[in-house]
Amino acid sequence: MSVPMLDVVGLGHTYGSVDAVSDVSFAVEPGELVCIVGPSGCGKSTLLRCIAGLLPPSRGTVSLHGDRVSGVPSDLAVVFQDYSRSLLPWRTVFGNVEFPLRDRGLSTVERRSRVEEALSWVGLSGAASKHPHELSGGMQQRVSIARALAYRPALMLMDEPFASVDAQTRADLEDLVLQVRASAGMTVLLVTHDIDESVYLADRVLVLSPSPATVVETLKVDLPSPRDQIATRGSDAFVRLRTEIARLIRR
Ligand SMILES: Nc1ncnc2c1ncn2[C@@H]1O[C@H](COP(=O)(O)OP(=O)(O)OP(=O)(O)O)[C@@H](O)[C@H]1O
Repeated sequence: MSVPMLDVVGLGHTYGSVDAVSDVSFAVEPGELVCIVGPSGCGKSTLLRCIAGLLPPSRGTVSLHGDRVSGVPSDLAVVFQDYSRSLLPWRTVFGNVEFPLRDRGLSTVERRSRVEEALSWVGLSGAASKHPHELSGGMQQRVSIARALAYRPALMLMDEPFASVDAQTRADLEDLVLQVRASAGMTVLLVTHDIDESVYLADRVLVLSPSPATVVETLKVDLPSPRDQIATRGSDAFVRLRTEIARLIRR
C-alpha cells in the first residue's frame, strides 16, 4: 500500500485546561487540494499549526511522506491570513520571495530563476523591486503565495489565506491558487471558515465539529475543472454541496 503524502492519526491538542482539538484523522494524497471547514473557534488553526510542526500535538501523530513530523518539516510551506506580519518590510518583493531559498542549497542563478518564475505565476514580475508597504493587501498576499511557490514544497498549508482581502481580490486569489496548483502540481491543505470557498477550491472538504474538533464528514467535490467563479458557483451540484456542509456545521 502506498504511503499518503500527509497522514494525520488521532490528533488532539490541549491548551492547559482547554481541549481545542479532540481526535482528528485524515490523509492527503499527492496533488490533492483539501479544504478544512468548521464552526468558528472549532480548532482549525490549532490543527494546522500541529500539522505544520509549529505546535506539538498533545495526542496522535502527523506524518509527511511516512516520516513523523516533530518540528517544521523542510518540505512544507505555510501561507497565513496575516500577510502584513509574514512579509519582511525591509526586503523587496524579490528579497522576500528569495529569503527561504537561502537554505535550500541552490545556486544564485537557480534562486533567481525560481523567484522570477513564482513572481510571474502570481502576476507580480513588475513589482520585484518594490517594498511590501508600496503594495495593496491583495498584492502582499500574492507575494506570500509566491514565496511558498518558489520554495516548491511537497505540501502547501494555507490558514484562512484570503480572509483579510476584499471580495474581488479574494475571488482572484482563489483562481490564482487553482491555476498555480494545476501548473505546479502542488498538494494543498487549506483552512477556511467560508463554506462556498471550500467547495469552489477543493477536491475534498473535511467538515469539523465544534471545539474540541473531530472530523464530522468528508465530502468529495465532483465539480468540473477548471472552475469558474460564476458558472461553478451557480451549478446545482455546487449548491447541493454547500447546503450539505452548512447543514453539517449547524446541526
Ligand atoms: N494559545 C492558546 N491558549 C489557550 N487557548 C487557545 C489558544 N489558541 C486557541 N485557543 C482556544 O482553542 C480553541 C480553538 O482555537 P483555534 O484558533 O484553533 O480555532 P479556529 O477554528 O481556528 O478559530 P476561528 O474560526 O476563530 O479562526 C478555541 O477555544 C480557542 O479559544
